[in-house]
This record gives sequence, C-alpha cells and structure tokens, in this order.
Amino acid sequence: MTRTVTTETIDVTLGERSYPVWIGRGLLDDHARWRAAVRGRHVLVISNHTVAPLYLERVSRGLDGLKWSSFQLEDGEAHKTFANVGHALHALSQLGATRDACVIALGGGVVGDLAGFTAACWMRGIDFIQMPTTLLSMVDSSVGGKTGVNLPAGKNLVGAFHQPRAVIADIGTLDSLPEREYRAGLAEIIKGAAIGDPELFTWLELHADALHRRDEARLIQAIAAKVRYKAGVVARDETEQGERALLNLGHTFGHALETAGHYTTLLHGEGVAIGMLLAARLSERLGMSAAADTERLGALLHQVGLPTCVPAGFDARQLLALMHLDKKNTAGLLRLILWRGIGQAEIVSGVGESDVLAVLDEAIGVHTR
Ligand SMILES: NC(=O)c1ccc[n+]([C@@H]2O[C@H](COP(=O)([O-])OP(=O)(O)OC[C@H]3O[C@@H](n4cnc5c(N)ncnc54)[C@H](O)[C@@H]3O)[C@@H](O)[C@H]2O)c1
Ligand SMILES: O=C(O)C(=O)C[C@@H](O)[C@H](O)[C@H](O)COP(=O)(O)O
Ligand SMILES: [Zn+2]
Repeated sequence: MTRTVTTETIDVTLGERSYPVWIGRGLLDDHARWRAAVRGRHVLVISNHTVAPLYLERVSRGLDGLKWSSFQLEDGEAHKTFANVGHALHALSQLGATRDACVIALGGGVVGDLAGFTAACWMRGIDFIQMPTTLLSMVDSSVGGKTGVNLPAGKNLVGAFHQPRAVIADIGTLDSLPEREYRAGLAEIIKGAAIGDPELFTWLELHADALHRRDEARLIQAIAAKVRYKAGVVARDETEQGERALLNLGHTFGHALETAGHYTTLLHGEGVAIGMLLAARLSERLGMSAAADTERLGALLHQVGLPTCVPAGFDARQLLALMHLDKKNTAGLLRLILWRGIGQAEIVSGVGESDVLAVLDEAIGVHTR
C-alpha cells in the first residue's frame, strides 16, 4: 500500500533562476513533475556505488526518449575530488552532451557538490537537478548552489556558485539511510535554528525524540522549516557577500576536524555538531554569550545522538593551522561565525589565536586529564 504524504514546495527566489524544492515521499517516481526541468536531449546522472544500485533505475524510467548515461563515484568524502570532476566531464564528452544537457545529482552532499561543480564547468555552465538522498543533502547541500570539491589542503577549496533547476527530495530514500548518516543530517537542521530561528530551536527541543525515531510527519516539518530558512538566506545573499556566511556556524572548526581526520574519522554533520559547540564555547569565552545557551545546544545535539566532544587523537595546533585556510578569512585574520545565544549568530573578524587555542586545548585535554 502506498502511503499518501503531503508534498511541500518551497521556492528559492532568485529572479529568472528561481527554482522549487519539492519534499515528499515517492517523488523520484513522479517523472512528470521533474522531467519538465530537463530542457535538452542529453542527461548525465551522477551518483555513487551505494546509491545507484538503490535508486538509479527509478530515475532512469523518467529518462525515456533521452540520450543518457550515468557516472558513479566510489563512496565517501575522500572521493569529492578534482580528479573525479575530470572523470565526470569525460563522461559528458562521451555522451556528446551539448549546451542544453542536464546533469542529475542522485545521492548525498558529496555527489551533489561534485555533480553541481561538473555542471558549472561543462561548456561554462549547464543545467543540473538535485535529487538528494541523505537527510543532510535534503536540508542543506542541495539548496543554494554552493558546488565544489576538496583539495588535500582543505574542504571545498575549489568550487562555483551554480544553482540547480529543481530539487527533488524524495524522503522515501531515507528509509535506506544508515542511522549515523541520518543523525548527521539533523546537525544541519539544528545549525539553521541555532543561527537564526529560535522558535525552530524550541520546536526541535520539543520534538527531538520524534525526530530521532524518524517520525515522518515531524521529519517533513523539520526538513521544510530548515529549507525555508536557508532559501530565505540564499535569496537575500546568493554569493555570500554577508549574511550567508552565517550558514557556516561550526564549520571553521568542523572542516578542520574533517580534514585532520582525513575525511574518514568524522562525518560532515558530526564535525558541524562538535564545531558548533566549540564556537559556542569560544563565544562564551569572549563574553558574547551565556553558558546556558551552550548547554541548551549541547543537550539538543546529545538528545538526537550527535557527538559533542572532539574524539581522541586531534592536535590543537594542527587544527588551528587548518582553520587559517578557511575561505571566510581575510588579510590573514581568522573570521569565524560566533553567536550571542540561540538564534543570534554573528560574523566576527580578527578572532585571537590564543582564544581559539584555549578552546581547542580544553576540548582536546578532556582525553589527557
Ligand atoms: N553545498 C552545500 O551547501 C553543502 C551543505 C552541507 C554539506 N555539504 C557537503 O555535503 C557533504 C556531506 O553530505 P552527506 O552527509 O549527504 O554525505 P554523503 O554524500 O557522503 O552521503 C553519506 C553516506 O550515505 C550514503 N547514502 C546516500 N544516500 C543514501 C540512501 N538513500 N540510502 C543509503 N545510503 C545512502 C552515501 O553513499 C554515503 O555513504 C560534504 O562534502 C559537505 O561538505 C555541502
Ligand atoms: O550554503 C552555505 O552557504 C553553507 O555554508 C552551508 C554549509 O552547511 C555547507 O557545509 C557548505 O558546503 C560550506 O561551504 P563553505 O563555503 O564553507 O565551503
Ligand atoms: Zn555544512
């Protein structure tokens, strides 16, 4: 029996480049809905070795009459590389893709970021459609047009702003998503609330257990709320000239942790969870926020099963060096997203290294005391 679930539609408003984000169960099979976003004859579906066997066939049924092929990455953050963009571009050339071709990103944020960047590069920019299959990619990476890949030196150091034509978030795909990946997605929902939506934060506190056990109605509400929040920020500041940088709360610490862990120790959402708490502690140390807010954030992250401590084996000075490569920094100064409390994030330039190190040392010292 098929369950009937509401489909939410949220528009990302960017003039003639505006696009819908559809959230609901069974959307991959709703070919009439998403096929309209494919304008030309050629389609390259970019996916990976885990997701393609699960969902590519359902997508391919909507591609009848088109010339299409698929390019599949090996699984994992370590494969979000420039070399793989080259391979994906080669797949487009093998397909004979013309300027009206379309790339479909079928997978999590790794696939989405790489596929979007490939689309931005081919013939200086072709259409792409996001079909996110992780909670994190539904609530964050598929929306807003940040695309790119990692370099050995750091996360997302190469990329482009390139908006999709549509986002198709079929929540039925989450049925096969491992628990740890699901929780990592909750981190980016909590992040949105912590930055600028205190009511959503309180709602998440109330419904944390329901979300933890994947209650579908609550989950759709949470996904829609986060997407609505992010869509608003992106519409006001598409290319991160100001406000959009707030979406990076926890990421300067988080990206450094991911990179130092060679992209295998921590998932992106886990790095963000720990990073948000470190940013909250740093804010507290700088007299910007109260301990009670840090505690609320830590309690919510803990309640949904996210890590709240830096795992053993990290080095504070190495993390600080990696933080210096963050794209938000200017003129050699650390520029971080800190906060004044729940729902009030701020961009702070010239944060002192000694304060950052003190927070890192304290977090890492937990293992050595
Ligand atoms: N562009 C942006 O605005 C933005 C925002 C947030 C994160 N990101 C990026 O997104 C990436 C993280 O994305 P992610 O958390 O989705 O990780 P991911 O893409 O690595 O996917 C997580 C894991 O789940 C598997 N998977 C995906 N869908 C599945 C499904 N339906 N069933 C079973 N397994 C499935 C994948 O194969 C992978 O092993 C990072 O590279 C991060 O930097 C980008
Ligand atoms: O959309 C944005 O803007 C974000 O910052 C969302 C982040 O959650 C995401 O991880 C993004 O990829 C980080 O971008 P970066 O510019 O710090 O590389
Ligand atoms: Zn993120």
